[in-house]
Amino acid sequence: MVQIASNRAQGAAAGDHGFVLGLDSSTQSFKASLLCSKTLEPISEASIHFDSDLPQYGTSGGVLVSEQGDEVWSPVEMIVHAMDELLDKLRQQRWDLASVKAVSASGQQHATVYWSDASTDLLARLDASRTISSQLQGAFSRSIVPNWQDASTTSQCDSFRRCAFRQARAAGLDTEYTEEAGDEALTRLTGSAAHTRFSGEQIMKFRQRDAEAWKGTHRIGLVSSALSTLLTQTHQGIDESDACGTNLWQLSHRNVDDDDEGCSVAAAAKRHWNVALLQEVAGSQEEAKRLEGMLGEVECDAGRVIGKIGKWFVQRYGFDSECIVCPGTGDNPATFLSFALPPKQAVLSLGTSDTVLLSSDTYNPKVYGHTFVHPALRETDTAELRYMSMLCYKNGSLARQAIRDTLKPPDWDHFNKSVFDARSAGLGLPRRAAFYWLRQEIIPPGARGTVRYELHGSSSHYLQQKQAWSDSDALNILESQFMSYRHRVRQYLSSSTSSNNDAAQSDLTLDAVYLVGGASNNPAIQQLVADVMGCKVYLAQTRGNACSVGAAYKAAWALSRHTAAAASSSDTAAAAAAADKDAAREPFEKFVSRVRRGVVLGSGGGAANARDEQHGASLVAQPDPKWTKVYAKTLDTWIELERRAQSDAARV
Ligand SMILES: Nc1ncnc2c1ncn2[C@@H]1O[C@H](COP(=O)(O)OP(=O)(O)O)[C@@H](O)[C@H]1O
Ligand SMILES: O=C(CO)[C@@H](O)[C@H](O)COP(=O)(O)O
Repeated sequence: MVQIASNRAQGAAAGDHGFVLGLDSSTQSFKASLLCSKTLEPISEASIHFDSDLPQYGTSGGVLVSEQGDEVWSPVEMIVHAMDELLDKLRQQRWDLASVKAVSASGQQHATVYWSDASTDLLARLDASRTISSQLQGAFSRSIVPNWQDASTTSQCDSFRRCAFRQARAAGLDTEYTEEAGDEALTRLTGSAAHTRFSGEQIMKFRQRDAEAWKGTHRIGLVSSALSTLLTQTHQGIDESDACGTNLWQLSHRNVDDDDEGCSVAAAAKRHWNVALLQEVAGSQEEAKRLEGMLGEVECDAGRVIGKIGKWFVQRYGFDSECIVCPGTGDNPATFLSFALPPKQAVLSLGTSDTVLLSSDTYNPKVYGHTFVHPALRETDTAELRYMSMLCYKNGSLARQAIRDTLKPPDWDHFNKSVFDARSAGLGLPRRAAFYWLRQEIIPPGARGTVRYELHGSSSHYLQQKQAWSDSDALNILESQFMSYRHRVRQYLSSSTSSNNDAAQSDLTLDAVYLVGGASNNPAIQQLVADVMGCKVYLAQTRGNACSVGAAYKAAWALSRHTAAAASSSDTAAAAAAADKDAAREPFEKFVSRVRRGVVLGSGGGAANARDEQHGASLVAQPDPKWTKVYAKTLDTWIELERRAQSDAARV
């Protein structure tokens, strides 16, 4: 469990400085983290689990799935209802909401929320004697939020590729259209290839399927901006990092791959909605203009104050009317902000999806990954854009869970024992390899099915197996997942390695991986990550709540900037002179490390310093050289096998 301060300590901290609050609506739950604004120490956390706390919506893993399995969504009302339940829980647990000075939110990425024409009024007039969900029934023009696991927009993805390719052709690209060429053009333009879960494709499907509801749509947000809208009771724009998950936000003007290295800062400096793609989605020039209005102004300063908390929150739950709100962001960007990642370190988020997050100074997008603008950019950062690179896998926790459920008893302890027993018995790599794409995978794109192989020396000598392996599936799934992360991370590291010398090229493993998310506390997973990826593994103190903690850090940063700006524009000359003008412009990482350094020095320094390097992360696994060697030696064979497995899986 995360160490949480006692209620008495809460009171003491609040007396001096107050709190910051981070909210997170991810796939399976809605969470809250309360932190001391001065030290960023976690004080309390709470959550509402969609399946078990709100069973009336009938979700499994937080979602509903169509009969064909390709459409995946959750009811928008469930998310709002979860916020009601969570706030009630905070009140019951006596959280000191009156001392919250700033709030920010995080939400599952790509998932779109459709507000009706009536929403503006309904939001403004919320009655504090009633729940928010009971008053917003008419506020949405679409009753569902398409989930990031949705795979039903393949035709819209095709339109996106073709549109990006036409733009590249107009800019001088001289090749014929192929799906790959379309994806490359879209990746250069927006940081990602066409993905079924991306918001632009989902919005296009909505417009094509439901013309009436489209007409009645006033605003379109993402889950993160929808939470900011609820918090301020006023429509809010999408945060730029989260806008990168729409396939509509143009990051680069370089349509043609005329230069092998990362895009220059100047070329990437001007970012905006891509007009041709908006038109593709909206169906006409006129509707494209309306769509741009529906999406609203993108928030390019992640630490800006977008408003004060709404009256409903003040009157019903006792929030301070001066409490500020800063833009919400995606759950992965928020997780990323709960760390300060140096090169060659990564965050591995093991939530519903598995995601690998890396920091980057250059725009060097890859078709199999995603490049997002750094989630804590300030508006003034135009000369030094930074990015977050991400690999996202759909078959993360739910696929591991499906293997666990085939075991007797179906629990994690048994799963973990099976992993180590199978490895001791030699039932993993290099003898056995398997791929578990239970839902259509993102990496490799479109892979679907389960295939198992017995290997005899190399990938060209293998035997495909028909039966499940009750004695080794638990090991095989972990090896297969983490080999993929190692392989793709190596490609990212290799493109950021300027030197071609052998030492640099052979050193393409990470130095450290920080684990967060529901599965991060699992010792078998921790050890296998260390062995396969060949690096030290740390467990973040915020492991279960990294998204809401990252959101709270952002709120604290906005608060610090806001307080400093207010002091420097004070009417009193003395106060204005004493104000720390730099704090009003302080970059996010500087702010976090200044605050955390203060905490560590104040609490004795020394050993605490090492522990606090990554906000209290603790070393939980080191690579075992015996196994790391096996995995390193098998990597090329495994890569070739993964290629075959995609076509074999399609035939099964
Ligand atoms: N001990 C464990 N070992 C492996 N996986 C676990 C363990 N405990 C929980 N999980 C997984 O964590 C997942 C939920 O993680 P969480 O980060 O809360 O998801 P999200 O943020 O996407 O809603 C579940 O699907 C579950 O399979
Ligand atoms: O689609 C993506 C990222 O592109 C997913 O990572 C979602 O953002 C959901 O995250 P979790 O609920 O698994 O944290």
